[in-house]
Amino acid sequence: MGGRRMEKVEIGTLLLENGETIPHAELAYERRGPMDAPIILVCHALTGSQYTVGTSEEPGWWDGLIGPGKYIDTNQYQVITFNVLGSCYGSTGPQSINPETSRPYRMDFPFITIRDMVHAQKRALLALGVNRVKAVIGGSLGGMQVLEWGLLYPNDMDQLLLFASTPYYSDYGIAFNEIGITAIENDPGWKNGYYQSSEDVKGLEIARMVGMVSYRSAPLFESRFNRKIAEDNHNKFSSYEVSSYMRYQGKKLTERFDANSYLYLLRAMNSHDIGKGRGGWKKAASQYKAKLIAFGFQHDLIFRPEDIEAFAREVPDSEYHFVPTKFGHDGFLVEFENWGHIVREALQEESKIQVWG
Ligand SMILES: CC(=O)SCCNC(=O)CCNC(=O)[C@H](O)C(C)(C)COP(=O)(O)OP(=O)(O)OC[C@H]1O[C@@H](n2cnc3c(N)ncnc32)[C@H](O)[C@@H]1OP(=O)(O)O
Ligand SMILES: N[C@@H](CCO)C(=O)O
Repeated sequence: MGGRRMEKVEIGTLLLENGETIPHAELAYERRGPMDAPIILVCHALTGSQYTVGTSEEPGWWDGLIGPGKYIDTNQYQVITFNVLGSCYGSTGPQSINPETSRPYRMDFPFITIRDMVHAQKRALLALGVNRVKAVIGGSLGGMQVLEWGLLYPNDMDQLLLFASTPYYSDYGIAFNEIGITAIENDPGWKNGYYQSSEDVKGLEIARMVGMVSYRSAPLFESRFNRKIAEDNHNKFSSYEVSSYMRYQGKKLTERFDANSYLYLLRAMNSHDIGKGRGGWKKAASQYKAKLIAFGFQHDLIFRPEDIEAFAREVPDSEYHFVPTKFGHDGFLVEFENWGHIVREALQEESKIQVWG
């Protein structure tokens, strides 16, 4: 994504949920579409970025859904995406300079939560002169932010569009994250966070591999690889196409993502629970004022569709849509032709009727 101009907004000193502060915090962002159009705030997932919409030179990570003439039409809506606090695409995170030491924070960066991310985005929106948006939308970690947006700032939006995300992160999801965290922290190449380059952190490759297993499904892998033997054999024990694919995906992430940010974001995901301090998730669910349009994806192991549906039923004004797919959790990043129209229509109309699909 290197060719794009990076915009940043300063948000001053940020007070975190745990009482610590981040001085001189800033969020990188991208703003696309007409300045006077209704605003859609997009919250990105774990390894995503502010580069949601494509340009003539580079794709965006949600290109299939958002752009000129797309399901979310950037001729009709203005789309704003912030890189989340703690990430590595320009927002304040472990790679940023700690003003106290004049060196990068690395693992001295404070623990951050989904609520901290949302408070930071609220401050950033105000700094950009935006008081209210039409909709907040996101999947996975982005969906966690959507859910907190609707509770922390309930009057700031008409709609919440939630993809592949639940009111609290599942134990099964935390378990996958723990494998990733352990792989990184036990890698001598990680050097307690003082590595030269994430490409030296083999633990990040392993973390991504296990992540990929949890983001996809057995039916997808079987239909795609079917026990095919790989031509570029790594060693006598790793000869399958799926093995080669996993290694490729692991390596590819280390070329674009910071290992310390990955640790902080996994831990932020683990902390997600809308019920914390609000009397449990069901009570919290009853407090939403905006309309919720929720999507669950078939075969999603870590954000189960049935849990998303059960949550949506507790939200006063809500819709739930089940999307059949072999992709599992990553279904919100693909096959837009199957569900993009629901998004387009949801943005066009508001109703108080619960719809279940
Ligand atoms: C939610 C977010 O915010 S994500 C944002 C940041 N992430 C991104 O921008 C990437 C988002 N993209 C993705 O997550 C995926 O590409 C998806 C979900 C959109 C599509 O998934 P898929 O169609 O399964 O493609 P996926 O990326 O998993 O695999 C294709 C890649 O694997 C490679 N590959 C496929 N089979 C093999 C194999 N047997 N051995 C080695 N490599 C292989 C392909 O060459 C391709 O490489 P490339 O990415 O360099 O072009
Ligand atoms: N494909 C997603 C998985 C987590 O939702 C990402 O890389 O962010």
